[in-house]
Amino acid sequence: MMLCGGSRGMAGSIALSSIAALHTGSGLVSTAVPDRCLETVASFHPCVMTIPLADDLQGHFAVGAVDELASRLDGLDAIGCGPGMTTNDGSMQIVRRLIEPTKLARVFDADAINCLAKMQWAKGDPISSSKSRSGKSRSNNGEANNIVLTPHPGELGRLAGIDTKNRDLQIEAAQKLAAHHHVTIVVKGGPTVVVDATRTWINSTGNPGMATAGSGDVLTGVITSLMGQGLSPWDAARLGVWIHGAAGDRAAAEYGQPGMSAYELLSELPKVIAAFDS
Ligand SMILES: NC(=O)C1=CN([C@@H]2O[C@H](COP(=O)(O)OP(=O)(O)OC[C@H]3O[C@@H](n4cnc5c(N)ncnc54)[C@H](OP(=O)(O)O)[C@@H]3O)[C@@H](O)[C@H]2O)[C@@H](O)CC1
Ligand SMILES: Nc1ncnc2c1ncn2[C@@H]1O[C@H](COP(=O)(O)OP(=O)(O)O)[C@@H](O)[C@H]1O
Ligand SMILES: [Mg+2]
Repeated sequence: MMLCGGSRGMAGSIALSSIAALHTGSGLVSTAVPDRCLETVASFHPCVMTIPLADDLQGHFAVGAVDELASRLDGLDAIGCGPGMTTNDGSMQIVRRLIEPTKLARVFDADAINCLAKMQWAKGDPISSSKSRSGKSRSNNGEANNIVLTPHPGELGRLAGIDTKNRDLQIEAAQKLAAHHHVTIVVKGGPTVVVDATRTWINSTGNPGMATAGSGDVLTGVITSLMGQGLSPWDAARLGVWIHGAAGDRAAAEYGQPGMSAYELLSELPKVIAAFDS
């Protein structure tokens, strides 16, 4: 599986996603980052493999970085995109490429969602009736696309063009968007709600201590990892959110909600999964 994101100053975000994927069953994690961030991202964990993509002087993806990424998508089981990426032109190209119709399992988070918002994707034609790269129309007759979006309320607001703190309205907007594009949407919060075209599910794990920088980046890695292991978007999103919240509850028990950070979630993830077997 692959993760794609990061930039100079936000290298930690995509490192957190990558390590979370390693700790949730993905044996091989490749992380595509702007070249100037490679050593930083690689140095967080020796088992993460890094792929340098073309960057600009600020350490953001360069225009054209998408070509190298696209050349590595064949045979891939899943890709998670967005943490720490910014919404510059190079990132926009990457998101435009990844949102095209394909069977590849994809997770869009953070700046990938902000890129989708910038290109007004929510209002666009449903993915299922878009043209493929060959120009042929690819209707999937309402079948779910292999896509999970993981917005926090601010990102959902940008994406869906709503400006509200009202939770019911946020979920309603996500349900409409999920039905329009046949995707699964994780509406983050306390509690997190997962929706797809026809279903709504409310998570039972997690705590306010998880409102800490990088916590969502960990979730991106977990859900991408589960999709890479063959789970459907709906199952990967629900199981991923549940495991992530349970790791947060373990971290809160050990460190306290004020003191826990997203970093502690990483070491709790395997313990949550190991508990399934005992
Ligand atoms: N270590 C790293 O490298 C890290 C890097 N990171 C990277 O930083 C980049 C910016 O991402 P970001 O989420 O910090 O900023 P942004 O999208 O402007 O959101 C703020 C806006 O959304 C709202 N809002 C947010 N959460 C909300 C909630 N739970 N519930 C309700 N509202 C909420 C909030 O509204 P407010 O509550 O302030 O009214 C505000 O308007 C991105 O690339 C990310 O990946 C991070 O992943 C951290 C670790
Ligand atoms: N009060 C809360 N209860 C449970 N989980 C929460 C609460 N507040 C935030 N979270 C979780 O913390 C994570 C924050 O994600 P996000 O906003 O993307 O953070 P970041 O971008 O800093 O990684 C989400 O999974 C969200 O559901
Ligand atoms: Mg986030």
